[in-house]
Amino acid sequence: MVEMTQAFDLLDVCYEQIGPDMLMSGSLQPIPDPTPIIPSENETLAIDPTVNPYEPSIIFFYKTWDPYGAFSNFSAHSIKMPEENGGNVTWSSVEHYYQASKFMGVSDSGAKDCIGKIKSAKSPEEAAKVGRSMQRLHPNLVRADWEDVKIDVMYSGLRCKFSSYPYLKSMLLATSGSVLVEASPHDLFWGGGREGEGLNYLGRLLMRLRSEFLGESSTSSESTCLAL
Ligand SMILES: Nc1c(N[C@@H]2O[C@H](COP(=O)(O)O)[C@@H](O)[C@H]2O)[nH]c(=O)[nH]c1=O
Repeated sequence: MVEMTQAFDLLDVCYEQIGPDMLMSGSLQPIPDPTPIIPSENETLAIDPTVNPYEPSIIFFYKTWDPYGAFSNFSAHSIKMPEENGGNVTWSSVEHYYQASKFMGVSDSGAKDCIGKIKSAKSPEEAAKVGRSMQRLHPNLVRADWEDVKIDVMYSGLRCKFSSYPYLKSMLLATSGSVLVEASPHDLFWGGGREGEGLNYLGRLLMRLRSEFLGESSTSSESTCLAL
């Protein structure tokens, strides 16, 4: 006859009569290996088809005080950009530069006033407010090709910003493998929108810049950016 203690390899076996039943207790041997078993990607899908092991991580940024807030155009990183006349101008933030660019190359003193007001704006928020209201109130002062060039303008400002501050470049490179999304709930062009319905052009440009930095040799020139 096989006893229960032989079916289970128990240590420290105890027996206790509980009413008509016999309670048998002890420790199972060997002690199980506590190392977790991580299922492979195929096994994961078989266990739970709703889990996508290939899904990339997403890094959201928006306000400057967020963990990745330095990626925002409103971060207080000045940039020095060349001008058409051969000189150069220091802008207090990418936002200052971007908003002022709306009025560049327009031969109207009103456009030059707009640029001056944006340049002296005390904060990126103020620069955005002035730039947006002037664009709305005086569309004739906005350069005619603005919609065609605004992505390139933004990109040149971003390239300058991330080339000028080594720690920003490192921070951007450290996000490799993640999708970057400007979590603006309102801006469906530069931002990702509330439900991911936005085009996320700012995130896309940062990812493009990240790829370019990764593929770049250390000797590459920063043609549209000047040392601060
Ligand atoms: N980060 C951030 C914003 N997002 C920025 O607004 C800019 C778009 O301006 P416009 O083309 O004139 O509508 C662009 O730089 C985008 O990244 N907007 C905000 O009101 N607050 C903010 O904190």
